[in-house]
Parts: sequence; structure tokens; C-alpha cells
Amino acid sequence: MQNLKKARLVLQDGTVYEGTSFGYEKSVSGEVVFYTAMTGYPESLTDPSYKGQILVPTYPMIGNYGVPVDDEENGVSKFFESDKIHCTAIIISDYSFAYSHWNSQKSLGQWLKEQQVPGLFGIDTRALTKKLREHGAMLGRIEFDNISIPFYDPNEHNIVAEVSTKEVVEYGHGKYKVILVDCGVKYNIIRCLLKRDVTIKRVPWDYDFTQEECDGYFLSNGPGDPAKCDITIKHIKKILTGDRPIMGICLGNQLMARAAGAVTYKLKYGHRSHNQPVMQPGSNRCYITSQNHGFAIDDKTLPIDWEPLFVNVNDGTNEGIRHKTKPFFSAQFHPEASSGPVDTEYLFDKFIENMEKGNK
Ligand SMILES: NC(=O)CC[C@H](N)C(=O)O
Repeated sequence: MQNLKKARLVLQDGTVYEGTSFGYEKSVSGEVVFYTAMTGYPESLTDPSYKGQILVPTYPMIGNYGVPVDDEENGVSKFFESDKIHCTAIIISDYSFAYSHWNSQKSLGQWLKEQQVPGLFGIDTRALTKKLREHGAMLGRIEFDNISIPFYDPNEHNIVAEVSTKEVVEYGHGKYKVILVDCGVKYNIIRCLLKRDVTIKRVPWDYDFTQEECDGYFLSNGPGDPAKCDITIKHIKKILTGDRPIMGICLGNQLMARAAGAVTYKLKYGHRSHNQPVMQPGSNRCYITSQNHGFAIDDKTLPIDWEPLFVNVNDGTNEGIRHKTKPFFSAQFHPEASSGPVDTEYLFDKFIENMEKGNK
């Protein structure tokens, strides 16, 4: 414990928090985002949607169940959401130096060091979260040895291009052929599709998939501002003129909306947790969902042939859209969870049903 290095988290508004390093020691900067779920740090750290972000879990003790083994199944990691950590850093209150879990292979600190990702503990994450809620999303930097680097705003860059696959990859031998547009796809989306008799063709974010033979299209989650994905939006616009089923998640929801002609905007602070309630308009149905997003669709700008599919009960923001007559729908939350509640995994079954109907 004595040899652990101190480092500082500096926010854009000048606030400084001092913490102790338990990960890799290097100065970094990014957007600071809080996350209020109690579990799920291995999944969140490897979720490509967190690219460029400094993750602040508010649960007070992190690291107590270590990091899972890195097994593979059907061409994707069994327990992680991608092949590496995408968060820029992690900031926590209390680090558990002891860890225990049936499936753990190493400590969180060791994993962060291997992946060259900084982690600080001993920071008042409640105070930090209150600040972000009052002020809104903020950039921050972690300084080791007083070496400071400029603030970096991931939303000003096309970071989807950095996390998307560079080549086409195929998975499974199922009945339905799906083009998966990879803007930073989480592996549990691939697992959820493979469980449902699907053959997946995973293509890069800027790949022209509009002439491909398939039964349906899947628009993945991904990092940053949806407005930066103009090439993907151009391709989606083309497939919206057809009637093959489309399902989208999170960034995929935002890209579907922009392709349809609606507007997206940045939320004051994002939704990142396991207990976000969403209602389906026109019903009394409420689902508890897993979420990770900082942008949202302005559903007042949806064209006449589209409608909201879900609305967030906490703040009234849009949580999904659907076309009124064609088999196109998307969710702002994560039906694939990982981590979090699986109440809305049935949306994958809807997508399969749509493809089945389309084939008849
Ligand atoms: N998980 C995601 O796909 C996030 C979408 C987008 N980058 C946002 O923050 O809103």
C-alpha cells in the first residue's frame, strides 16, 4: 500500500480531486461520466461505447469480484463485451485489493495495468457525481507527476471509426442472414443474435451494405456523437426506402432516427445504470433497462411515419422509435443488457419474427 502513487483528477471547471493509483500510470484525458449500477465493471470497461470516457462507478466498492477468464465461444469472448478495455480510465471510491469470484482470473488493478489504463481510488465519487449532475457532462484529465495533457472531447471526433471492425467477419450458420453494422458492437448483441438461429455478417461502420442479400439489418451501439457517422446514416437512408427488417440499439437507434430525418442532441448528463425505467406509449407497460448513453433523439422531430416506441420515466426522453408501417424499430437502452436486467431481450425475438414474416 505504501508504494502506491498519488495522482490528480482535474475537471474542466478547475475542480481537483486527489486519488491513489491502482492501474497503469499515465496522464490521460476524456469525458467524465458517472455510472450508477452496482455491478458490471468488466462489461462496461470493455463496452466500445465508452471509448474516450473516464468511467466513474458510484457504487462505493469496486474490484471485489476481480476480472473474468478470457474464454471464447462462437468467435467472441464469453465474458467481455469486446477484445479490450475501451474506457480511458476508471475513477472509484474504494478499491478492493482482495477479490473473489468463481470465474475470476486476475485483479482489476492487474488487468488495468496490462491494458495500460489508469485507475484511481480514494476519490469522493458521490461529490464528483453531484457536480456532474448539476453542471452537466464535463471533460477531465488524470495527471501523474504533474504532467498534464490537454482536455480531450471524444464527441468532437469520429471515434466510431476507431472501434469498428476493419474487416468483414461472419459468425454462425443460422437460418436468418443479418448484416450487422458495427459501430462498436457489444459482443452480447452477437451472442443474442446467434442464440436465435442467425448468421451474422459483421461489417465496418462505413461499409456499403445497401446491395447485400440478407433477411435483416442490425445497427449496433457505439461511442461518441451520432452526427459524426454521416456515411452510416447515408447507407441507412437507402435501406429505409426498402422493407427488410431493421433493428437498432443505442447509437443504432440514434442513427436510425437521423436517417429518418429526426434530430439528436446531447443530454445534460447521460443515463448509465441498470435501473432505468422505460414505458411503452399507449400501454401501461414499464420495463427496467440497462443504459449507457449521453445523446438522445428529439422525438418531436420524428417524421410523420415514425413514432416513439419507449419513453424514459425519469426524465421523459426518448428511449426508442419505430416505423408505423414497416418492420423498423430501435431502442435507446440495451435489450442485450450485459451487464444489467434482461427484461427487454424479447426485442431480439421481435426482430426474428419480423424476418420470418418477411420471408413468407
Ligand atoms: N451505448 C451507445 O451506443 C451510446 C450511443 C452514443 N454514443 C451516446 O452516448 O448516446
